[in-house]
Amino acid sequence: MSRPGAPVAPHRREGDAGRSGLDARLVVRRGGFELDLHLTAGPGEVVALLGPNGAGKSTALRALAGLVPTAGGHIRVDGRDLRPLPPERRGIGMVFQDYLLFPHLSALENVAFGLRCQGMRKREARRVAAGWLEQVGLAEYASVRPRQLSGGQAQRVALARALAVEPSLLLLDEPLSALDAHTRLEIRSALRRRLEGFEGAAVLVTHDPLDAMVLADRLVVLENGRPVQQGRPADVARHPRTEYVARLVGLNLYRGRAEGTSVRIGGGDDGGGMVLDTVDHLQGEVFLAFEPAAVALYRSRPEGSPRNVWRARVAAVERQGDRVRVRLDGPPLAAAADVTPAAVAELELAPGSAVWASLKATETRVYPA
Ligand SMILES: Nc1ncnc2c1ncn2[C@@H]1O[C@H](COP(=O)(O)OP(=O)(O)OP(=O)(O)O)[C@@H](O)[C@H]1O
Repeated sequence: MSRPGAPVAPHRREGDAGRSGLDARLVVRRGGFELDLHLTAGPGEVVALLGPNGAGKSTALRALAGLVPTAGGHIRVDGRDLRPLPPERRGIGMVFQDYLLFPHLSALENVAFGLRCQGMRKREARRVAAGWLEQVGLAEYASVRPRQLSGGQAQRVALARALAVEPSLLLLDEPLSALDAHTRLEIRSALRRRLEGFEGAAVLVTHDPLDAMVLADRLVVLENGRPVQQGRPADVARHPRTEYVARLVGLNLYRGRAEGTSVRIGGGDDGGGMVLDTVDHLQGEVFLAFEPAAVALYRSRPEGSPRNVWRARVAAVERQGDRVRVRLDGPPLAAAADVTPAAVAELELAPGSAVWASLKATETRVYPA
């Protein structure tokens, strides 16, 4: 588990001379809530802040933008201290839900606005803005007012507006949340391409693990105002360190104690819980994870090859695409199992049914806690 304040080496891409990216420690107090987050993003790096409701994601973004006062820490972008500066002088590009396009300005004028604020002459600002609208595929919408744009188009104009000022830091708050599923898919890819060409640091807040996985170079998971895990999306997904992250990536996750290839999970002083066979040799405190699809369900105790077997009660049966997710209650083990609709019918699975569950040792992943 990463400590609050633990620095992370910024990841760099070529062509970032003169840029050092974002280095911030954000301390914010709001009523009984406290955010304490060391956040870095190298030039060209996209960092996604992920976390449950109320974890402090928006607070972190707003503190960077200067919209929420910080109680301590620092905010440096390319070596420049932003903390004393008001939002409009921080040189940050923002795509926020409540930071909407100006309704009385055309798409082109919206994009040109920030450039004009930077002192660019009107004709030049319009020329540059037209170039950005073209980049987001909206050249022909230059004279259109925001209310005549679809949600996805408005989102792209907001992105063009944020990028046009060539900010050192780009902040995106749930940039895709207002879009329907189809548009979301399209804009997600478009946004990814745009972000790939962006040389500044970018911080993205999202609820959606898919957005985070597709768009970010690095994930920072926040819970209760503290970072609980960070790393490359694939590493976080493979090795979740909290239940929230495990649920997010759809894995069963337990803490336990390993002795060689046996891991005791659950249970307290009464010696309850269960011992699972694994293949990784480890000693001491560990995490043990497995995919819901690795759990097989039976009406009666399965015979044959060595595997972990336990008795479980079905708590819920949920359809998920072409699979069915079955939630199993403990003791000894609460777990999610993915089965086919045919298996649900054959096993007559319904809340309250008793089943046998099995898991091969080779399907488990064990790593130090
Ligand atoms: N305007 C405010 N005044 C006081 N407290 C606030 C305010 N806005 C948020 N908070 C508190 O700050 C904490 C963090 O909220 P924040 O909105 O940053 O979380 P979040 O991770 O963005 O959540 P969500 O995913 O629901 O948007 C919450 O406990 C919330 O109650």
